[in-house]
Amino acid sequence: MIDVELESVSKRFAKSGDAAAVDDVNLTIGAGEFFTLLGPSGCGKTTTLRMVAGFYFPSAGNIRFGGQDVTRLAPNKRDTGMVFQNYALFPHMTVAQNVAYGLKVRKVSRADAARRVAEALAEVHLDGYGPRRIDQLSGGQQQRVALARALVIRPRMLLLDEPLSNLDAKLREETRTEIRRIQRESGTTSIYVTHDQAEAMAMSDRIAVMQSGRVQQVGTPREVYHQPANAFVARFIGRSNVLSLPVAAAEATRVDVVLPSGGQVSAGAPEGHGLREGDTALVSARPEYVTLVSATDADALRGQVTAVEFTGMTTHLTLDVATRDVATRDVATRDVDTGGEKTQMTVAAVDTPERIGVGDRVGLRLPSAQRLWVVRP
Ligand SMILES: Nc1ncnc2c1ncn2[C@@H]1O[C@H](COP(=O)(O)OP(=O)(O)OP(=O)(O)O)[C@@H](O)[C@H]1O
Repeated sequence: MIDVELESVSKRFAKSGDAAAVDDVNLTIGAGEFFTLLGPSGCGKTTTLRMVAGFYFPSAGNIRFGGQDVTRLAPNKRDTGMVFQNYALFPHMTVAQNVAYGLKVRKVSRADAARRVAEALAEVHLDGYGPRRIDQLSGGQQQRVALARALVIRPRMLLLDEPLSNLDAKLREETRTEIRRIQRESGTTSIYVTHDQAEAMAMSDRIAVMQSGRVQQVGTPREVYHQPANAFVARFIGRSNVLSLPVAAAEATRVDVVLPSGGQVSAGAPEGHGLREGDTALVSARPEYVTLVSATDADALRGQVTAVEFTGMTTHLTLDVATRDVATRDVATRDVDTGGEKTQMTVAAVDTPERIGVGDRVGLRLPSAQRLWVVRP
């Protein structure tokens, strides 16, 4: 069931000239879904969320909740709970008073309010914290109070704007797990704004990746990771190797590309890709799906290691790789830096041989069509 609908929504600010902060955004969000707006700073995600909340009205387009038009409805008539980056708690009130605030405004009876506040605090694992002052809590606890305050009014929708940005790395991971648990338990439709792709991947049912006010792709974490729509999404979500290679043959959902060695590999492709033999395709391969092979392997790309980073779990190799090399010399003696075109690639491997170091020449085997994907420019 569709809960939230944005139809051709745009927002232009008077001061910012011609550029739209949000440009023709179409989204549908299901009931109970945890939906994330993800993108770099300035891409328009906060503006989009604020239009859903009612703090800004769109310059064009419509917003519907459960089929009902709310495009120009005041924020307090929309029944949404908000959680912000800076908590926005009242520092002079206790935890319980903060959580109870929305109930007081709604004229819920004192006894009912006390019960619901206790329930909400239990839900965010802060039982017994009611009498404490806000400044006696850690950042993570304060953010959980903010979440309890948003949830206690039983909103039809939860809107969260970078709620974890002020927390340190470890607390951020713990709190994101907590937020998702609480959201699952309450079943509240949620829209979450972040610029952190790992957070988006870990938490979301679906993600809308935004750039320059436009939605670049909407999909599950697995879809945006393994089937990025374009080079921006491929590079913004995790690391990716985006290579430019000639097309040997093209079918509806598969494109065969030619390696500099003359060998071919098949890449998965979205329907309607429009590529034909002789075109140049952009293919994306995640670093952990590229494998190291012998430098003399005829079906491999040839690269030279420029950096080695051991991260504990994996070793990241950065390499200069020949991606266009028309030389006809023997593969084994062909040198990466003797002409042709070079592309920087990264490989992440769990068990890279320790002897591999900067300057070494290696072969790189691209993944099969399951994990090699054609992207739009
Ligand atoms: N009130 C405003 N007046 C004028 N321009 C604005 C206003 N709010 C946002 N903008 C502009 O709109 C664009 C989108 O901003 P927005 O805050 O939505 O981006 P964002 O993706 O949330 O970025 P961040 O992660 O930095 O908050 C930016 O270019 C920004 O400068």
